[in-house]
Parts: sequence; structure tokens; C-alpha cells
Amino acid sequence: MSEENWDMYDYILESKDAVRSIVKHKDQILEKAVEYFFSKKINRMYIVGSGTSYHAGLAAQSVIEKILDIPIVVQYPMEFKDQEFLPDSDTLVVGISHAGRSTSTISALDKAREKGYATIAATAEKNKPILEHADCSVEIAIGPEYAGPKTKGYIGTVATLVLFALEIALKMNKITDAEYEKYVDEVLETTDQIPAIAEASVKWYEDNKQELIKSRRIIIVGYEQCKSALLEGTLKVLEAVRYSVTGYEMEEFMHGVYHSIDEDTYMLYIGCEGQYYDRMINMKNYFEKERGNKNFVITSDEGQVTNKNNLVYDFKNNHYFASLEYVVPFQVLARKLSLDLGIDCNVSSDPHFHKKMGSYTY
Ligand SMILES: O=P(O)(O)OC[C@H]1O[C@](O)(CO)[C@@H](O)[C@@H]1O
Repeated sequence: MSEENWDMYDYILESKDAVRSIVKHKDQILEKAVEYFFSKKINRMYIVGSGTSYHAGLAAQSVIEKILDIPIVVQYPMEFKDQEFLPDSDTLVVGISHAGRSTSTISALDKAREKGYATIAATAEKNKPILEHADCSVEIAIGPEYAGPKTKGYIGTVATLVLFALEIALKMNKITDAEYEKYVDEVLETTDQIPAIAEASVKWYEDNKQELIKSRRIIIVGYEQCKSALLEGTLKVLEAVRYSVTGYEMEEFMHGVYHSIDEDTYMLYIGCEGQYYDRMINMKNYFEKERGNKNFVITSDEGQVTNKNNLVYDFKNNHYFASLEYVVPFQVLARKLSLDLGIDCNVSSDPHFHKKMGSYTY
């Protein structure tokens, strides 16, 4: 796909091969960063990034914490930079910026250096300003992604972070070869599904298009391992359709947001397998009955298949990697709905915004 004829939907499909390629070339991609890690004493890790980059950090957080057995804090860059207390040493800060220009992430890395922390910049671009602000770098090796709303970049970043942790843990004997392989297989088993999920999502979208096109207010709820998918899905749909789309962790949603649900609200529920699924369905039933709004559940529960509003797919529901599959229907929705609304979400609403605001460093 050249710079002229790319499409965001194709990038969604390419995520599968991008992850496979990252796995294949992991030694080369991670060599410098792993070597750098072992040249330092690291007892905790911060992952900082804005937007999609932040969400990728969140998606990888629990599994990295489990693999490395050290605290992993995922923060917005400005939160990291401006916090009152930062521990003294033995800390690694990984700053993620796909475009390699976000002033927020660059500022956080500068603060990390000031504190004497180890710093790694992760970016999908070459020769970008962020590389000057960290001691080491790692490439998010996904190939070209010209679209503003990143999809392949999100998936590829999570895979890169997980592999980085796995390499380190293996070298430290925190995991066995078999455990290493098992984690890699689980990532691949999940991301190999992406093209099929995208196809099922297109069908779901087409079946519900006449309804969805009327939406002007969408709320997405999710929980547990899909918190990252819910935040990333919200950002994706919001930046593509350019009207009110918000996302909440389900329990937080129940503390106030529910007051605002009226018949014009479109609720999308991420019903991944887990301890809160029944509670979510219970809430959906409540809204259907009490508020008469539109409700759409994304789940692997066959019991939901009779309602055409729902997207029922045989999701893998991996405890650590479910975010990587449940985000896909939202990526597809973002592209398809914005097209039908006459918005080209590949074109920024203001190509000079970051320059005007100073939110990119040039
Ligand atoms: O990962 P980057 O390039 O730092 O960008 C951060 C975020 O900023 C945006 O470009 C929005 O301006 C998002 O699309 C992206 O997720």
C-alpha cells in the first residue's frame, strides 16, 4: 500500500501480519533495549504516552507486571512530569510516541532524565525528535501507517512491550522457555483473529448502519482486561465521527453517568468473558426497559445472538490479551461510520493544530 492509496481499514487487517513480523524479528528489534535494561538496575517501570500510546501501555500493564514481577505504572506524560513525588532511583521510563513528536511524552522523558532514570523511547517513526530525549530507543516495527487514527500502531505497540518484558524475564530466569513460548502463542492466537473479527464487525455494522448513522451520542462501557479496549475504542470512534463519544469503566459509569442516559443515547457494551459480564447484561436490560435507548453488546456469548444489535463473535477472551481483539469492532466502526457520515477521518480536522498548540515538537 503506497502513501496515496492506503485506507485505515487495511491497516486494521494488517495488524495480524505486523505482530507476526514483530515476533519474527524480535531479537533485532529489541536487542539494544534489552541490553540497555541490563546495564541498569531497574526495580520499577513507568510507561508514559498520550492517546493511543497511553492505551497500549494500559493494555500491556498487567501482563508485564506478572512477567517481570515489578511495579509497572502507566501514566499520562504530564501526570508523570508534574507529580509531587517520584522515587529516587532504579527506575525505567518508557516513553511511547508513534509519531515521535508529542511534546507531552518528550517532556516526561526529560523529567525522567533529570531524575537520573533510565529512559527508552518507543516510536514507529525514524529520526524523530523523541529520540533525542531518551538514552535508548525501540522501534514499533509495524511498517507504514499513514492514517491519523492509529490501529496497527496500537496492536503493534502492545506486542512490542510484551515481547520486551518476555525477553528480559527469560534472561532473568523469571520465566521458563515454555512460559515464554506460551505467552507468545497467546498473543498470536489473539491477533491472528483480527481480520476475521474485522470482517464480522463490517457485517455487524452493515446490519445496524441505518440505526448507527442516526447516533449523535455514543457511550462505551467495559471492564477489567478490556479497560484499554474501551478507552482506545472510544478515542478511535470519537476522532473519526467527531461528535460526542465517551467511555467508562462499568462500575464508574454506575456512579453518576447513568443519570444522563436517554432514548437518544447509543450504548455499546464490551462484554468480554469474566466476572462482571452478567452485571453488564443486567445493566443493559435495565436501560432497555427504563430508558428505551439503543443498546449494542459485543461478546462471545451465544445467548446474545438473537438480537441483531449485538456483535457475537468467537473471541478468545485471553485474560491478558482480550483488549487486542475487542478493540477491533470499534476500529471498524470508526472507519465505516465516519465514511457514511461523509467525514474523511484520514484527514485531520485541522492539519496545523499541533503546530498551533505546541503539542508536537518539530
Ligand atoms: O503516539 P503519539 O504520536 O505521541 O500521539 C499521541 C496521540 O495523539 C494523537 O495523534 C492525537 O493528536 C492521537 O492520534 C495519538 O494517539
